[in-house]
Amino acid sequence: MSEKTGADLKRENALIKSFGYAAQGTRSASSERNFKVDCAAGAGAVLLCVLLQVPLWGFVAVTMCVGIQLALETVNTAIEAVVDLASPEIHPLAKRAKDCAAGAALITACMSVVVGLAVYVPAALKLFGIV
Ligand SMILES: Nc1ncnc2c1ncn2[C@@H]1O[C@H](COP(=O)(O)OP(=O)(O)OP(=O)(O)O)[C@@H](O)[C@H]1O
Repeated sequence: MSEKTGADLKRENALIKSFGYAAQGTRSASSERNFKVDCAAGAGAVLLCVLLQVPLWGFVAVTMCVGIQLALETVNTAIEAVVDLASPEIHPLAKRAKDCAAGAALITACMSVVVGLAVYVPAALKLFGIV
């Protein structure tokens, strides 16, 4: 087996550090109110999957919606920070950027509601013997 060179170790350290920075970013975004609300809603959605005994595809769909929502809230937080840095004063473009970032999170939240209905309603009907 070949020995690792200094350059290899440096690359590995940089990779490990980049994971650390990403974890710091997630921790920072998680202090936002919307992120906390999404976490609570996501935990409730996954619990409902268990209670309603949804099929595996439903569990995967719900988990993906939760992940996409949390990822978008994190991007939204990043955009807000950049806008505040670039334009601390009121500006129509700053408003546009922040509103669009929030709009993106709203779109995925609406998508999550549709996916939730498609997953939970058939599972509930089946569980309660209605169909
Ligand atoms: N520099 C600015 N110029 C113009 N409008 C702004 C500016 N900053 C914020 N706004 C407006 O105020 C709204 C709220 O901005 P804010 O920075 O409080 O974010 P937020 O949506 O409350 O997010 P959060 O609650 O996650 O902090 C924005 O969506 C935008 O419409």
